[in-house]
Amino acid sequence: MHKVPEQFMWSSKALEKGSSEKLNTPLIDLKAIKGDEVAMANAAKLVREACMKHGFFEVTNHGVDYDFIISTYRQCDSIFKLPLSKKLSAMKDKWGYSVAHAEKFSTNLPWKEMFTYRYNYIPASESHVVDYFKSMLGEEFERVGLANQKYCEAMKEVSVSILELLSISLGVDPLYLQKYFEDCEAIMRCNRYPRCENPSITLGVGPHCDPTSLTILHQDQVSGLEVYVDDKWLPVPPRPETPDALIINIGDTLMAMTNGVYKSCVHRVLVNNRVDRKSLVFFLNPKGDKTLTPPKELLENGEQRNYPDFTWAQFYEFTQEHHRTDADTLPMFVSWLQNQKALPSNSKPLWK
Ligand SMILES: C=C1C[C@]23C[C@H]1CC[C@H]2[C@]1(C)CCC[C@@](C)(C(=O)O)[C@H]1[C@@H]3C(=O)O
Ligand SMILES: O=C(O)CCC(=O)C(=O)O
Ligand SMILES: [Fe+2]
Repeated sequence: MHKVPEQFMWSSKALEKGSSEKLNTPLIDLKAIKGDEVAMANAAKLVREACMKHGFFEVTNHGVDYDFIISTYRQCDSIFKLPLSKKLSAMKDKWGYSVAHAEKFSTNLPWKEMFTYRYNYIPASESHVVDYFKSMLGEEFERVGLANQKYCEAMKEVSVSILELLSISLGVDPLYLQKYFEDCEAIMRCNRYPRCENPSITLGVGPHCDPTSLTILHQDQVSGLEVYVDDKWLPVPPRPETPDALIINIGDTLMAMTNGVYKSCVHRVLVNNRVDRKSLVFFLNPKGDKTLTPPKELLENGEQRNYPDFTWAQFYEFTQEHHRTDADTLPMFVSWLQNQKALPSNSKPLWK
């Protein structure tokens, strides 16, 4: 059995055995509820219960063809199949290709390779994704870039329906969240988790909360995603009967925007010794300079504020420059922010 290098080994706490009981994620048929007030209200109730408990639910019949999703995986495969030297050259300023985040971490390395890029919503749906792929990988990757650009546009479309459902479930104007995220700054990531000879000592992704606002995840038919709820790791298994299902989860930023009413939950990814696992993850964020604050409806009964106002730009910088994203990123960010505010504005930051 080939030895997993030391750097990929995780703590026994992170590797705690998972439960056989699966996470209760309501599956919402977006087509069935469109234009049907009663069905929409019922769906909003299911979403509210799930988001108040663990922040995960799933959607199907969302308008993105399953054939197109599969073809996007195939396009991303052509990146992962490149020689390592070519893949390693396709990284700039921490964007593009990474294997195990070896470019920024030296311990607790995740057992994965990934390709990460930005998708900023520009109404004219510019070719910024295609241009990025060609600049990082070469002209011959135009087709891969086109598929990814189309996939991001599709995810932006799906996010509009999901944000309407979330707004209704929160009791705010149905258009509130989609207006807020109209000029979104998304992060798109194609993940490949190679099969591992010794899967019990490493992780595809360590325990963490997504710092982002809303995650729209498609997982292939290989299990591995688990969510930490009531002190147990509960799997979110693939759904063979609805393989187009997208897993939606609330991130730290949206949890703060709901003043903590909706939960951003710790989750992780296990690897296995049989097959690779792949996922396509679209992380929705607001425009970086927008002040994140709860809607007035969530504060009208004198609720105390559980989080300070902040911007996504501030939080993202914190995850990249000051704290490795894990289960405690948001509380660590809040204290860092308060410390920043306490410092006289002309003083040097503590960490430099
Ligand atoms: C803002 C982000 C930081 C990460 C990418 C996006 C949203 C999810 C974050 C991440 C995937 C959570 C697990 C740890 C992480 C380091 C990773 O494994 O990639 C996180 C990303 C990051 O910091 O690059
Ligand atoms: O690949 C998955 O199933 C989840 C990945 C994840 O949680 C992340 O990248 O934040
Ligand atoms: Fe995540």
